[in-house]
This record gives sequence, C-alpha cells and structure tokens, in this order.
Amino acid sequence: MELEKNEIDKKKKILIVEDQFIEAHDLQLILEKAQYEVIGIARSVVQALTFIDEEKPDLVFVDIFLKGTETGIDLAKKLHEKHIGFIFLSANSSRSVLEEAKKTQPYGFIVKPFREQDVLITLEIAFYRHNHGIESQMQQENILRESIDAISCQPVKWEQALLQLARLFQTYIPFDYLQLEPVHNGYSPTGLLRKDFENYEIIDADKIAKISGKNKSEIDEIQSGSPKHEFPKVYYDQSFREIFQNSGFVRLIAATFGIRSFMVLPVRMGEDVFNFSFFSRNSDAYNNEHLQLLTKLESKLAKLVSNLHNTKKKQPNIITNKKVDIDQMSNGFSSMVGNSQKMISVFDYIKRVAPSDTSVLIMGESGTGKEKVAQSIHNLSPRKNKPLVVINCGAIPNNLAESLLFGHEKGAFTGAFEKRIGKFEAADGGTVFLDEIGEMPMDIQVKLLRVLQEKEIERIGSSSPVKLNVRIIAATNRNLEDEVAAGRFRLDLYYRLHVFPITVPPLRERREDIPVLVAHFITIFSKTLGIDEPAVSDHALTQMKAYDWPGNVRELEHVIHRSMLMKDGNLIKDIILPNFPKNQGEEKTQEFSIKTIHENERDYINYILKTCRGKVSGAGGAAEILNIPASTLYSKMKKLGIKNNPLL
Ligand SMILES: Nc1ncnc2c1ncn2[C@@H]1O[C@H](COP(=O)(O)OP(=O)(O)OP(=O)(O)O)[C@@H](O)[C@H]1O
Repeated sequence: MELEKNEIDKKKKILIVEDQFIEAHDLQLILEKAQYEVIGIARSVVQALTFIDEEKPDLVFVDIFLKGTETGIDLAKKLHEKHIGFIFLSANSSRSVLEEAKKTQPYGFIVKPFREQDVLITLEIAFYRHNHGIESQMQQENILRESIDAISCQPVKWEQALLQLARLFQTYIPFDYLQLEPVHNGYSPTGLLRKDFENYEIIDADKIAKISGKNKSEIDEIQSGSPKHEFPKVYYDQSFREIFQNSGFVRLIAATFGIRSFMVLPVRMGEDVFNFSFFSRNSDAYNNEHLQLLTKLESKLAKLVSNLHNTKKKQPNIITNKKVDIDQMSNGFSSMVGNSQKMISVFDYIKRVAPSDTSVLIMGESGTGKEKVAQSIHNLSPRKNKPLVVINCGAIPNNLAESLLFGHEKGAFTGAFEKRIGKFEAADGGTVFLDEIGEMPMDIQVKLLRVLQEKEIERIGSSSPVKLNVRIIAATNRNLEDEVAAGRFRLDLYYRLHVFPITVPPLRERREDIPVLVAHFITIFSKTLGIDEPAVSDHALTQMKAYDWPGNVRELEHVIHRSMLMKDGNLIKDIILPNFPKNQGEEKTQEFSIKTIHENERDYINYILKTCRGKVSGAGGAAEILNIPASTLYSKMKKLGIKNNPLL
C-alpha cells in the first residue's frame, strides 16, 4: 500500500467529532502517535462545521450519536457534499442505524470500544478508498472525453451518433429517457427511450405527440410556456415535485414515460443553447457527482452537437420512430439473460466495472447467477485472454488452504514432494474469483488482505515473495456485515472487497425474467438432448411466475430440464415444481410481482395524485396531467379503490 504510506507521511489533517471526552482523547492519542495531525475535537455538528470551514481536514471521525439537534449522520451528509471523507464511530450497531449511516457513503465504520489497530487499518482503507474514488472519477471523465471526441469525428448519421452517445452515457449516467433539444428553435427534440439493455427507441416530437395524445401545436405551446433551464441541475424528491408543478413540459415527459427524477445540462454554443436532459424512473437516480461529471463535459458536448447538427441539416430524410439495435457487437455477458429493470441495472454495473482493475464484491442468494456475473466481468475486461481461476472458499479443507491458494516449495512440509504453484499464481495476469468468501478461514483472510494490499504472495517454505497481478472478484450469499459483527469476517478485508458491490436480485423479485430464462434454458437443453425446441403452455408459464423460487435461477434451470425430459409431445404442458412451502425463509412481497394493468394504472394514478398533493380537477390537478376529464378520473379512482388524501 505505497500510496497510503506516502500520503500518511504528509501528515494528514484529521478532525474528531465526538462528545465523549475520554473516547475523543484516546482517539487523538492513537492518531498523533501514528503521525496524523489532529486539528481539533468538536463536540457538536455546529462546532465541527466551524473547524471544517477554517481548516479543511483530510478526513473526519464522526460519532453517530451527538449531543444537540443534529446527529453525526446529518454531518455526514454535509461532508459528502463537500467531498470530505469520513469514518463513523459508533457504539450502537443496530441494523436500522447502520442502514441510515451507510446511505451517506462513509469510508469506514469503527465500533466502540476500538483498538489502536482497528483505527489505523480503517484509516488506511479510508485513504485508499478516497484516492481510488478520485482516480476512478478521473478515469471516467477521460473515457467520456475521448469517446465523445471519437463520436464527433465519425462520419455517421445523426441518429447513429446519438445511439452511440446513449450507449456511452448509460454506463456512467443511467437514464430511461435521454433528450437532446435546442432551446430557441421551437420544439424539435430527439429523445432516446431505453427499451432493454441494448435497445433504444428514437422519439421525436411527432412520437411524443402520438404517445401523449396531444397535437404538435399543443406540445409547442406547453414547451414555450415552460421555464427554461439556465443552469445544470438535478431534480429529485422535492425539487422534482416543484418543477413538475411549474413546468408543463416536465409534466408531459414525466407522464408520458413515468419519470420521477431528472438532470439537465444546458450546453451553450454561441447564441444557441442545447439541453441534454437525463430522465429516470427512479426517484434517486442522480446526484451531484453525476452533475459534476456531466458539467465537465460541456465543451466536448458542444462540439459534438454542432458537428451532429450540421450533419443533421444535410440529412433531412432521417428515419425516426425506429427501434434501433444499439450494439451490434457480441455483448460478452457470458450468456446471461434477463430484461427486468433489476437485471438491466446489474448489466450496467458489470459493464461499468469490467474495464478497470477494481475489486468487486457480488452479493446475492444462492443460484441467482453470481458466478455468471463474475465470468461476465472477466470476459469484458482487458484480462479476458488470461485465466479466470475460480476458488470455492467453502470447499477448501482448512489444513490445505494456504498451500492450495499460495503454493509451496519442495520439502516445505511433510508430503511436499514437489514445488507447487498455488491458484493465485496460476491466475497471474487474470482474475481470481473467490466464491463463498464468507466461508474463508480467518487466517487465510489475513493472507488475502496482503495479496490485495501488497500485490504479492509467499509460497509456503519460501522466503522471497512473488509479485502478482491479479484482479479479485468475490461473491457471497451471506450477509458479510453480520459476519463482521459476529467476528467471523475481518472488517478490513470487508472494506477492501466492498469497493464495488453488485447485488444480484433473487428471481422472485424479477419474475419478468422468467419467460426469457425459460426460453434460454429450452434452447440449451434442446441442443444437448438433440431434440426440437418444445413450446411451453400458458398454464406452465403462469405456474412458474407464481412460484417463489427459493433456489433461484439454478432451480428454474433444473425444473426446465426435468420438464423437458417428461414432456408430452412437443409441448411442456405442466411444470413439476418441487414441494417447497411458499415463503420459505424469505420475505414475500406479492403473490405476483408482475403487476396487472389495473395495478400499474392504480400505482401511476396514486403517484400523480401525490405529485399534485391530492388535487384532482382544475389547473395543475391530476386530471389535467393525465389529460382526462376530472369526472373520468373520479370514476377510475372509485373503480380502482383509490382513496385520495389531499394532505399527501
Ligand atoms: N441471468 C442468467 N442467465 C442465464 N443463466 C443464468 C443466469 N443466472 C444464472 N444462470 C444459471 O443458473 C445457474 C446458477 O448460476 P450461478 O452458479 O452463477 O449462481 P450463483 O449465485 O453463483 O450460485 P451459488 O451461490 O450457489 O454459487 C447456472 O447454471 C447459471 O448458468
């Protein structure tokens, strides 16, 4: 960890925010002994902010529970906005507090009473994460800059370039609808609506008119009557509700595509302004980091737009409203399928993390596809032509673990007749996938930490370490935080691995994926069995969608295999489902997670009503936004059992 040691040599400035005198003092002694400069001890958030303004600290230790009206979590939110790293100190590790605290993105947690070594290791990790964060932000910016330049220089059509841009942005700034629109020249936008992981539909003004049921002149009017965006801004929660009320245009887009947050960057090109608007169906899709990244790209985007605009003028006959396959390349996803929003997010994360050397921690229940995710990351990385070595940490006998992972020299122990290369060395240049990392023995965890930190291993019986270049991907179906709390997993290792977490959702939370997974497994098994692909009856599909899938995708795979062996003719009529009691050990949210049209309609009306604070009729009311008479809305609400609460 050379980087951290050098940084420590520069005497990092640390602020302690802790109202317990003895604990604050102990911490100060530990830090000063380790050559950190403690700039002060604040007893409250107000005091802390004064210290922060006067002497910008490099890192802050924050007690979660502080005297006064504001807690350590309130301070953490402010530190996050100021890009100052912080570590929480807490005696209380209740899950709800931990969840709240985690949302503020701390660099670490220390549970009181703390030991000196816990403090120092957590600090090292914190500085590593801080530097790593800055590094990866710069990497993202560089990749985007270069790629936008590359798109600008290509002699491609306007829509093709936009699709490339959408694909590029999606990895760094997620969106469901991206719109590029000149501000002064009437309403002639080009929008891209995400259909699934790789497909976008081009939406122009005619299409918006068609989908929203308004004519073009009405839309022009809405557009010209809506406030213009002067500055780059993120709109979510309250600010989204306000702009929703004030801007007919935002209401139109939100109602047409089910949008709940957005971010806009006005790109200036001389007198002209061109808005880049990213819309999402998630209410918390965008943050200030996204905005900063986007703002830094303004000049590149201006150049791109002026190039594209010129191309567009020369090509009046562009084809719009066409579903375009954005990525003709093979996607590298190790034959993973899924088109639910949740799996599309997983694919986005994979694509984003694959090119770097960042460690990845994949979490999810057994059989959800964690190993597939690891394979995909490897296949999409520059290491793809080097080995991917899979190690099942739960299956290694304790006494053999070290030799198996790190190798041994000849004669290192009784029975070591020959020198043996360990799994890590075998993966040099490639990736090590540590499956079931939660089951790794404690003494091996220490050695793994060393591989991660110092990038070297030592074979048993050898006194000289071997330098290694491996990327670590780990997976677990256990809750590692619980394992840490129970003393079975090292906190420092957890933080080292948790740099880029990906959670693979259980199948019961993405039942929309069942038809594509079924089709996928049918194709595979038909090939191996040498038979024609059978059809699946509606009844069988309904059975599968209603089942809880405690064994996730692996269980679905087995069920399809069994059903194909027992099928009647060329049709799978019934599915033989294992006799698991429903809800076994798992929380069950709904009988069917795929919603009916009525349920969707009810959710959407409820959402609009909430946005309009319960106002049904008149200007700015839900009926106006939904573009239906108020009487129709009232009868729909009655039919769908919607009770309006004007205080919402
Ligand atoms: N999205 C997917 N598309 C296609 N096949 C999948 C998908 N997800 C999982 N599978 C298949 O389901 C089976 C289980 O997947 P995998 O082994 O990756 O799960 P896992 O989460 O690593 O399981 P475990 O926790 O038991 O190690 C495999 O045969 C895999 O090919």
